Amino acid sequence: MAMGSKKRKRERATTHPRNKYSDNPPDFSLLASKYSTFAPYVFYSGDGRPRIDWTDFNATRELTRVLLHHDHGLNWWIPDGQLCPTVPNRSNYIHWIEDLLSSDIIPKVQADRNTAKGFDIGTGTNCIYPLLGASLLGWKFVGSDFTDVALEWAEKNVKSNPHISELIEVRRVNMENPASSSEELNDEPGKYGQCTDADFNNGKAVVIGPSPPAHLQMPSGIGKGYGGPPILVGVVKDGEKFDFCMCNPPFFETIEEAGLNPKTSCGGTVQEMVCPGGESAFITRIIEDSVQLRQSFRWYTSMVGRKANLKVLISKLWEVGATIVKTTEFVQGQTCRWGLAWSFLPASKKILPPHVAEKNNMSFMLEGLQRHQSAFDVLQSVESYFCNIGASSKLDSASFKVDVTLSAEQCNTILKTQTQIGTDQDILISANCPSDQLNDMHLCVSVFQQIPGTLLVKGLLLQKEIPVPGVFSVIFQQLQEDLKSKFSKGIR
Ligand SMILES: C[S@@+](CC[C@H](N)C(=O)[O-])C[C@H]1O[C@@H](n2cnc3c(N)ncnc32)[C@H](O)[C@@H]1O
Repeated sequence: MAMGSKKRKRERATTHPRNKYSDNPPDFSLLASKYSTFAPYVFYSGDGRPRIDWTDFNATRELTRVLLHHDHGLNWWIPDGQLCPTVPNRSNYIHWIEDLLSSDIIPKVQADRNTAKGFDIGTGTNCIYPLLGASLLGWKFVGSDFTDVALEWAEKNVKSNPHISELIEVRRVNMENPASSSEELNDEPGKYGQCTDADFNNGKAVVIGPSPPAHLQMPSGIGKGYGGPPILVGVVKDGEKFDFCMCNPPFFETIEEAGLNPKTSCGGTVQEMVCPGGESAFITRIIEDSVQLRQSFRWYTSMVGRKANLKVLISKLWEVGATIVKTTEFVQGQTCRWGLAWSFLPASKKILPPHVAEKNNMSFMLEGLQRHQSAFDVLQSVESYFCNIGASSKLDSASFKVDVTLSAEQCNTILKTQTQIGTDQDILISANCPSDQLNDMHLCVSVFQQIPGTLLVKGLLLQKEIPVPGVFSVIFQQLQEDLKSKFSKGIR
C-alpha cells in the first residue's frame, strides 16, 4: 500500500465516490511488477509498504505515466520540470463537473448535442483534464494555452492517443490580443494596460499604460494587475457553446510565494505557477469574461487555492449577477483546494443559502505563522486547548488531526465563557443552553498547509445528530480566537 492507513482514510472521505482511486489507491507493488520503468522508483520502508520518493520529479512523473496507462489506457509524457499532475487529484475535479452537468439546478445539456463539451483554460504540457475527461466520459474539449512548450506537448499527448484525439482541440491563445476586463475595455484593446510577450514569458508580466477608470476596477483590491494573455474573451470563437469551462490557474503572484513543497516534487515552471496578481486576478478575469460570454457556457468553474480568495470571489459573483454559485473542496495529502462554479442560466431549483443549513464543518485560515512555528505546534495547541477545559483530546500526528470528546457539562462551560460571536461564520445560537439539552460532542480538528506561514484549520463534527444547533459553531469559534491570539499576533 502506498500510504498510511489513517491518511488514506481521510483522503478517501474527501475523494469523489466515483473516483477510481477512492476505494483502490494506487498499488505501487502491482505497478512496479507491470512496468519495469516504474520499478526502480519503488522501495520498501520498514513497515513493508511500497513507497516512492515524492521529492524525486522523475518518480512522480513516472507514477503519473503508468497510472494514466494502466488505469486509463492513455499514452502520456511531459518534458523535465513541467507541472506533473497527480491523477487521483485531477480526477476529482472531472467528477465534480460531471455532477454539475447532471444536476438539475440549471437546464440540462442542449438538445442538439449528446456529448458534453468543455473548455480547459491553461491545459499545460500535460493536457490532463481533456485526456481524463475524454477517456473517462467521452467529453469533447478545447484546451487552451499560450506557451509554445505547452501547446507542443499538449498536442503530442493528444496525438499519442488516437482513440480520443478527435475529441480534443488544442488552441493557442493569441498573445497579440491582450486581455480586457469589461465590454468598455474590450472596445479598445490595450487601452488600459497591456503586457508584452517577453515580459510575461519571463514570468514578470507588467501592466503598462493607464489604469482603468475607478468604476471598472475590482472591489476589495482583487483582480488588480492581471495583464496577461486573454483567457476566454478573444479565445472562444463567435457562436461557440460549451457546457463548462475548467481551470487549474497559476496560483501565485511570485515564484517565491509558490515556494517549493519540500515533501513533493511535481515540477512547475514560472509560466505555469505564476501570474501577475496571482490566482485572484486570474479568476477575477474569468469572472469578467463570463459576464460578457454569459450563456455561452452552462457552467463556469475554476480551482481556487486560498480560502480567503474564495470568499472574495463568491461575493464578486453575486455582485455581477450570477444566478448560481457552488463550491466544493478538494483534498490531497496536506494540500487543500476549492472548486468554484457559477452560471448565468436561470436556476430551475430554489437553493437555500448555506447559512440556513446547520453546519457540521467549519474552517478558518491561520495566517502569519513564524518560521519556527509548524502545523504540529498548532495541533499541540488545539490538543491543550481542549485538555485545559477538561475534554478528552488526542493528537494523531500521522494524520495531522486532533480527536476531541466534550461532555455536555464542558460544552456548557464553553458557552458560558463565550464573550463574542458572529464574525464570518454563521453562528446560530448566542446564549447559554440548559445542560439537560446538551449531549456529549465528538469532533475532529485538522490542519492543512496552504502557503508558507498560512494554515487552514478545519473542524468536523463527527456525529450525525447535532446536539444543540450552534454549539459546535461557538466552540469552534472560541478555538479560532485562542489559536489566532497565539499564532497570528497582529493579524486579525
Ligand atoms: C497551473 S498550470 C495548469 C496546467 C494543467 N491544466 C494542470 O492542471 O496541471 C496553468 C497553465 O495555464 C497556462 N496559462 C496561463 N495563462 C493563460 C491564459 N491566459 N490562457 C491560457 N493558458 C494560460 C500556463 O501556461 C499553464 O500551462
